[in-house]
Amino acid sequence: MSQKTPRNFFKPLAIGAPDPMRELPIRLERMIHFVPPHLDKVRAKVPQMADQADVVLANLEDAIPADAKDAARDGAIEMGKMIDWQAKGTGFWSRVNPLNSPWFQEDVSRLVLEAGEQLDVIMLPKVEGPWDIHFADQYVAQLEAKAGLKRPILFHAILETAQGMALVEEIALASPRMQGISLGPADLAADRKMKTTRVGGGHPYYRVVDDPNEDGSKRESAQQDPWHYTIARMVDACRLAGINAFYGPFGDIADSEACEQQFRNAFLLGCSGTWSLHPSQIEIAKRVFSPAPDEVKFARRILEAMPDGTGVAMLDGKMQDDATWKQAKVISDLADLVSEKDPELAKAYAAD
Ligand SMILES: CC(=O)SCCNC(=O)CCNC(=O)[C@H](O)C(C)(C)COP(=O)(O)OP(=O)(O)OC[C@H]1O[C@@H](n2cnc3c(N)ncnc32)[C@H](O)[C@@H]1OP(=O)(O)O
Ligand SMILES: CC(=O)C(=O)O
Ligand SMILES: [Mg+2]
Repeated sequence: MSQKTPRNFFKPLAIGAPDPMRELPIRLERMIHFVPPHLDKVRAKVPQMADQADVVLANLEDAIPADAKDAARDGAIEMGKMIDWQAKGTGFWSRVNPLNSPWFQEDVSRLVLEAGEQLDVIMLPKVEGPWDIHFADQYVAQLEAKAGLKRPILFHAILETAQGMALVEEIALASPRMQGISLGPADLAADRKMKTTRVGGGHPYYRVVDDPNEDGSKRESAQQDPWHYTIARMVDACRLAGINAFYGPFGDIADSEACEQQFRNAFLLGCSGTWSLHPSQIEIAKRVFSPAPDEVKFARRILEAMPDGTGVAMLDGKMQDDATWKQAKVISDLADLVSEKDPELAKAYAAD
């Protein structure tokens, strides 16, 4: 047997560590806003970021120079204490350095021991397989026990190696700490030897071409989405495990239109949220990952047409049944969650 028995799966991994969660907390996580915590100027904006974003993340990994790793770690701990995250209802996460780096151990131990009460989620980069989650799981349980934490810290893995991709289901199922998985399109592209220098999004050379025209006129062609397979597979793995899938970074900060389209594709395929690297991407994510008022109103008409969720009904010429009731419930539940945080959208969802 290579897996734990069902009863053991939910036992704490260290004496004195909190019980693992059986159900994930239901939280609005439309965007995970990345903050470089070593920069005093940006760190000073954290309270403002916490007003705007659903999740604020202190990034310790890539994009933080090697000589600023200690300062970033100090800054992350300071961020944890800057506001009462739980009272505010904003998630506080940190992306630590990879398990094979010289920084992982200190990143995790200091975060858990010094900011463990504030920290909701540790984001683990470059996860290769369930063994990475198991190692971090045991280590964090030891630290939680030492810190006397009452609430377990959750894990979020980044899918950014071919091996991680091949084992994505096992990663998603590795521990009750797993909260979700994000696509890491930059590292994944490099590991797969994809020929791109972009961080996410489409590529003008990745396309299909129409058949030749008899008159020799120019053939139509259309760009394709190089991330479709990866995102769809990640969503399936996450939903199999009852956790959440997220798009990752969109690196062309200036191209808000392409960013919005990439986010929307991920939203439609089942992702709960995305990353925002720059303040301008917070608004884009908010717009995309909150359901549109028209969709919410139609979804609620479906729910009203079939109060017990069974049977068949016609709405505007479209057949509705138990399955579309479930689709409608996904949208309506998300709208309820958004409404708790966003009075303007709540009004738009309630308007006739
Ligand atoms: C592949 C991956 O791993 S992706 C994850 C790793 N990468 C990151 O985390 C990058 C995070 N983002 C950033 O570091 C920055 O946004 C950059 C480097 C991309 C661009 O920064 P800048 O060139 O300073 O952007 P810009 O000049 O438009 O910034 C406008 C303002 O927003 C601030 N700002 C920029 N990014 C952020 C941020 N992530 N959070 C809060 N404030 C920010 C700037 O400090 C600036 O403030 P100011 O007007 O008071 O001077
Ligand atoms: C998200 C990330 O780390 C990457 O794209 O490599
Ligand atoms: Mg990466």
